[in-house]
Amino acid sequence: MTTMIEAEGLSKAFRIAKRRPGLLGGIRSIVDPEVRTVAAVQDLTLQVQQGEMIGLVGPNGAGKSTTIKMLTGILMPSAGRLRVAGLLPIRQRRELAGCIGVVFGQRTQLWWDLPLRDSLQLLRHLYRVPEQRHQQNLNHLRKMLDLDEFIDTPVRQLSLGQRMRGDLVAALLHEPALLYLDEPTIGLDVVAKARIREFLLSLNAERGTTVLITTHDMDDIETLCPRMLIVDHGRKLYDGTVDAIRERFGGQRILVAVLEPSEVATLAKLPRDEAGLPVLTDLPADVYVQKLEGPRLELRFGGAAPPAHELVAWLGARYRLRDVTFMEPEIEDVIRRIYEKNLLLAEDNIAV
Ligand SMILES: Nc1ncnc2c1ncn2[C@@H]1O[C@H](COP(=O)(O)OP(=O)(O)OP(=O)(O)O)[C@@H](O)[C@H]1O
Repeated sequence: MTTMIEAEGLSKAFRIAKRRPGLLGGIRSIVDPEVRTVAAVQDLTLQVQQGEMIGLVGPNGAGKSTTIKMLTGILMPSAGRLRVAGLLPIRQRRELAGCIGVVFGQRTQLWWDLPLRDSLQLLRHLYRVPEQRHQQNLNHLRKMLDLDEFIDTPVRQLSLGQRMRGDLVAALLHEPALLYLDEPTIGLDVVAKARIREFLLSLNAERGTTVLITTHDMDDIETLCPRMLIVDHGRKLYDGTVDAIRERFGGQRILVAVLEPSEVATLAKLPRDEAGLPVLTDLPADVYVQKLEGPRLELRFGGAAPPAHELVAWLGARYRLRDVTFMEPEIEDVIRRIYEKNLLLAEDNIAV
């Protein structure tokens, strides 16, 4: 298997001149600048194999864009070793440009005043893609992303979702092996988001394109990325599967049982607690009644509760059940808890 990204001890520090307050302070800052160092990325070690889809997640200022800029050869690392598609990003930037595609959700690489078709044609010359290959790629991608209805429209008149589809095609015309996406679904409605995600999944399946996505939208991660990297203050806090992090920090899960209608009367006879919820005696450890609405009973349970199948058996022995489902904690909530409570740092668990 080919390694697409190989970083070891990758770091980037910015030196920022601090401006003193007031006019005199301003003049002094010019003559005698006070410099502060910001460690934007610290000691990042990472390996990404060809064909992986990996999400880069972190709060504002965590170092995601700086990481991507180093991976694309725009920024020179302060320390560490880095290879992307087997190349040294700064030294072999031109060759690297042929292997990577980049899409920034908040910016476009298309020409505002030109119809999308002309922008795509210009990019062919920029990347020096042979005419025939360009046509083949364009035909294929425009079908996948349904560009035909707006390919002759000037870019400035496109909706955000249409422009994003155009930008994706622009980034992929030279068939890069690696695609960086920075907030690819930002500002899009649910339908447009779903369309972009579907496209990326097909692209990855068809071409084996490696995709690295930075996003604040956890649905992007859940839909697209089996692997997730969490960074904060420039440091890697977690590198692993989305499922594993949910399992570890997800907190409580919910069992939703729909009882047979005849059981509603039985439940109605039970004593109630101060929140008005039925008091079920002999509830297993770490299991709580969360809600009762008609025949729908929700039980909340934590890590110390019996396994899910035992819980269902316990409930089934007491009530006639029509249906049982489990609700997983939203990954969005899990990540928020991790940031708020510094859970990963508290565990001192800098994952591999
Ligand atoms: N060119 C620069 N000069 C000085 N400091 C910078 C520069 N670029 C980034 N930084 C600082 O480096 C840190 C990491 O910034 P970066 O843009 O990589 O974060 P991010 O995770 O992409 O944030 P966001 O989610 O807001 O885009 C921040 O403290 C930022 O202020």
